[in-house]
Amino acid sequence: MQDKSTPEEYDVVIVGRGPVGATLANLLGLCGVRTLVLEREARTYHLPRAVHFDDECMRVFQTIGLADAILPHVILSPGMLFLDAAGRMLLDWSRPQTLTPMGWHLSYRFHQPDLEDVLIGGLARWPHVTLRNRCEVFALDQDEHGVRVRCENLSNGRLSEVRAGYVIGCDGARSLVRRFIGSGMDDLGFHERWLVTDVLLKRARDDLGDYSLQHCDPRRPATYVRGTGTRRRWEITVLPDEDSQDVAQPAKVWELLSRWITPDEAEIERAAVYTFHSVIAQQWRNGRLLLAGDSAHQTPPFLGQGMCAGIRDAANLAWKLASVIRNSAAPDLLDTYQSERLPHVREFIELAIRLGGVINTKAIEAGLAAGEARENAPVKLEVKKPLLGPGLAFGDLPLAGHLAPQFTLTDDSRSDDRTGYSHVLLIEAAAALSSRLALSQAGIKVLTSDDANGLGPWLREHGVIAALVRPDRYVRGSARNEAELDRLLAAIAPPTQIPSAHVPSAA
Ligand SMILES: O=C(O)CCc1cccc(O)c1
Repeated sequence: MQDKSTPEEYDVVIVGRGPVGATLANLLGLCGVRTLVLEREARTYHLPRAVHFDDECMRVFQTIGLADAILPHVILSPGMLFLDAAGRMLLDWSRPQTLTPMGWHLSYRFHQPDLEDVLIGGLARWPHVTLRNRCEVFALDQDEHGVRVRCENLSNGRLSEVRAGYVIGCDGARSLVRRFIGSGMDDLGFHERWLVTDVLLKRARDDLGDYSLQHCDPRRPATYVRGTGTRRRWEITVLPDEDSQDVAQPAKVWELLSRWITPDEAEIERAAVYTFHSVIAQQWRNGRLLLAGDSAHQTPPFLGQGMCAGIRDAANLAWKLASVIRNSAAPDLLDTYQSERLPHVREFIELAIRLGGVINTKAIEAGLAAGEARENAPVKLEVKKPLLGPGLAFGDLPLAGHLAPQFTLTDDSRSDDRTGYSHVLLIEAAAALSSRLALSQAGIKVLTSDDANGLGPWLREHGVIAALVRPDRYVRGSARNEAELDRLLAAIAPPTQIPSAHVPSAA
């Protein structure tokens, strides 16, 4: 039965309330954007999927005021070791246990349902954000004014519709929104079946260690990841002649795990065969429809970056959407979302594929081929964060497209907590800034080298007197002198303005 009342209106409808959809909804909540999240499931999916996120994601969770609520649910990851079939270490991807320039640790492990519960709980802080579960979107029709979103209530079969300024598909690999956008997928060539099994330990097994392990055994490559609490994960290659269903049967799972653990020591929480894909949607936006997360890109898991990429999408997109919805930017600002994010995520996916190759072959040979290894010594792996693709960053200026650090302020608070999800100009205290009032009217905050420990040395290290940082913490442009500073500030006029946002504490 169709509900005939006038459709409710929202600025943004998000399809899917997984970690990416829920983070985006929190960011839009922070910006004061009227948001509806539609989710087909009744509640948080209880089984783990993503298990790892990085310092940049934690910084986004800080931005939405939820980092403190998330911290009790995570453990720090010391990193990942690559072992050959005889157990010798080939590649060492240890992570520093100190804070990174983001102000957080480089690597966290977590249980996805715990994270989702915090993110979804956080939505209750925003009166203008609504979550509707058991609601399946089946049609999206856009015109010049907005999108007609039609959905079915899966509890009672009732049909309804709402109007949205924009619809964001955070609806996963089989995205309906992507179908309405009409996007094809670029195939990066990696498609492998792996058995993913999570077990719950019945008693402590400290000998398994805290490092993730890549068993680079060409006969059957496998990954071990220590989860939070008693949860441990193994991912094991499925051989070409094996049937996916047979491999996931408990007897076969225990046979495959027998090198490491037995049924006396643990129970299987879940075992399923997944095909790890490497694909990127060709078109992330069609008018008022956009994609974020797995709907836009899928990666093999070896870097632990799948969900991180989606969280970065949300952070890149939310402030742009808010600016367009508030009419302080033209809709073509939204085109910079794909142009900036796609090359970034592509670089991570390509590295994950190369690592997959290492796991599948022999790491030392790959390391030697890359000229990085000495005979009989493990290769040290360090993963550099890619740059933003072309878009808003002034590409010819130092730092443009890089993440800005988070500084500790002289009152011991953190710079992101002071500046919020806003543009901020980081500037030498001695530099002349004639237009402070104009900046503040434009929603751009100012932090000087007198306010923030380490800011002056950071600017000087890069040969600049100022850097303009966007709400997603990427540097938009910098200035080496006062003439360049005037040019930088003039170039962003009229500035991309979002309302100053106050972060309430977690619900
Ligand atoms: O970096 C880590 O500790 C784990 C990253 C990870 C997660 C899941 C699968 C995988 O191959 C790597």
